[in-house]
Amino acid sequence: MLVFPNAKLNLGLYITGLRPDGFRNLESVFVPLPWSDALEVLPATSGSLSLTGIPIPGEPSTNLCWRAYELLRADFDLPPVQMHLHKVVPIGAGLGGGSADAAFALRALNDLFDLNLPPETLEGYARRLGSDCAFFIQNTPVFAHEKGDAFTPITLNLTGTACKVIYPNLHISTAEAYARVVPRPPRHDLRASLAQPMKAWRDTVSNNFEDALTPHYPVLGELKGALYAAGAVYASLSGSGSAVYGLFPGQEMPPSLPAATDYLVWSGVL
Ligand SMILES: C[C@](O)(CO)[C@H](O)COP(=O)(O)OP(=O)(O)OC[C@H]1O[C@@H](n2ccc(N)nc2=O)[C@H](O)[C@@H]1O
Ligand SMILES: Nc1ncnc2c1ncn2[C@@H]1O[C@H](COP(=O)(O)OP(=O)(O)OP(=O)(O)O)[C@@H](O)[C@H]1O
Repeated sequence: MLVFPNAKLNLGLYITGLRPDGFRNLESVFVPLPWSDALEVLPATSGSLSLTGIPIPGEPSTNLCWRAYELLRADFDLPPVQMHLHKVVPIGAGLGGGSADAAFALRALNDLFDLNLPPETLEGYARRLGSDCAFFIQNTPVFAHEKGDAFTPITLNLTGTACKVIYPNLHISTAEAYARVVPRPPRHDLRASLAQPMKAWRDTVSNNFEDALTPHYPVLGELKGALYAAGAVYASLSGSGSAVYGLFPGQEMPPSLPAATDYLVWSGVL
């Protein structure tokens, strides 16, 4: 079975409080971004995970795809599997790439071995692998809250919107990024702000990580400025960075932008 774990973008991200478990409560809107890895899962006589594409730090046994398999194998009688992951989505980018791999592995195993687990049960397994993972089980735009793993449906449709995402070859660890932000209540109600025309978002929709990280990584501010200068109606850091995106509604494709050769760029429509 071949699946294509896609990335996500965060539209607004407010870190609202510290939780008793040491994690933070947040409010954000997650939307799928069609920048994808490729993951193959096959029944086999012995278990293995092979990797190509962007190198992933850590042993294959710690890879989130493999951890997803081990999580299900602890509860179900699964045969060995052969997995192959071709990594395309940059790591430490705030695009949820590793989380998507984990969630798509759960979904693929559920389908391949007829486990018939409903989405709510798969979300429960996904939450155990990371805060971002559960989103990718249903993979539709949602308002996310609590640890970023509790969802409320949202009527936001960005389908067909031209978008450019730039990863400035800078790995920002999620834990490091969280440590730099002081939680506080959001200045604006996120869902009410996103219900306004997109041209208003620049003043009302923000990502708390952006303010905390830009002084340490000025390239983030430079990229956002370049996207606005190129005509973006809204531009922001995604998640905990370092990827920065711009939205260009009404255009067939985003404009081309000069970028350093070691940057990774995705251009397309949502
Ligand atoms: C920044 C976001 O991408 C926004 O969507 C996510 O919150 C990150 O989710 P993730 O990469 O799945 O993060 P996890 O693997 O669950 O946690 C990594 C680390 O980030 C911090 N963390 C994460 C999520 C959260 N709600 N509060 C936190 O404080 C914790 O220090 C944790 O040890
Ligand atoms: N399949 C995978 N893809 C990416 N990273 C993985 C994977 N499996 C395990 N990891 C580990 O997770 C770490 C990346 O997590 P990190 O949260 O920084 O980035 P991310 O997956 O790109 O998502 P985000 O930055 O949006 O949270 C890597 O350092 C790596 O050790």
